[in-house]
Amino acid sequence: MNVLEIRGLVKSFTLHTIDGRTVGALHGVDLDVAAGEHVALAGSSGAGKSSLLRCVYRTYVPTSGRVLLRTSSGAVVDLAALPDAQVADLRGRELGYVSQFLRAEPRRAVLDVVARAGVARGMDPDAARDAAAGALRRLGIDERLWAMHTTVLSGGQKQRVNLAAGTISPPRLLLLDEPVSALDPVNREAVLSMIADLTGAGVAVLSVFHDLDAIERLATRVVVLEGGRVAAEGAPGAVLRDSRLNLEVAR
Ligand SMILES: Nc1ncnc2c1ncn2[C@@H]1O[C@H](COP(=O)(O)OP(=O)(O)OP(=O)(O)O)[C@@H](O)[C@H]1O
Repeated sequence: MNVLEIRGLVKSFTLHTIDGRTVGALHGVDLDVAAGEHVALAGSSGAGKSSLLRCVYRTYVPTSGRVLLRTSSGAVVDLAALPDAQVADLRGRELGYVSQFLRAEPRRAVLDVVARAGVARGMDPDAARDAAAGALRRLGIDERLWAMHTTVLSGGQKQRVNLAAGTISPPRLLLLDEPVSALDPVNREAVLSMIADLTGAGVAVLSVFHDLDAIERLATRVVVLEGGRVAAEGAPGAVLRDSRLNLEVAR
């Protein structure tokens, strides 16, 4: 059963500061992600990978097309057309989005940031704190940092706090935009194995990694975007080794 079905997704931007011209990022993308499937987006810089993730999370409002999410209750909602308040509610309950940047209130403690994500997913506050502690421990965030404000963290620590918050309880659909870009090998390994476990537990994952090794290890399918269109898709090994596609995913 598909958790996500994208049909005819178009996203263009009007550049008001540059004579109002329009830039197209996505030109009619169709894409499905099933429960327990990890679909990695590949393609050269500017191909539309991040824009696609942002349209699904609704950071960007799609220009046209449908972004259908089958929620845990079985209902199907079109994220492209949903009012903002309902999108905010779904983000708390069903969607996890982890980018390389931590978006958190600067004066909030690390443990609190992660626990609040759990409460937004419907956990009671005590359970959320326990789950937050477990997630931070698993991702190698030293307990001495838990009471500190997120602003004092290094880039790699922020990235792991972000992951802990995005995955405190398994979301139905996890969106990952370069989640390991700032990590050293040991922490990268911890994050990759956590993502693999989530897929194993039935989470649908749609990701962007600029790291071929991570894609080969984690993805069940690769979708290659070129110029805002799907250029190829298939099993990671076959797609990534196809030199004709001139992939520039490893930069
Ligand atoms: N907020 C925006 N305003 C204007 N144009 C944008 C915006 N976001 C993306 N674009 C344009 O959309 C196109 C696709 O960009 P996008 O960031 O989705 O590509 P990408 O495949 O993720 O690239 P990269 O691998 O370099 O991150 C580019 O031409 C980009 O300039």
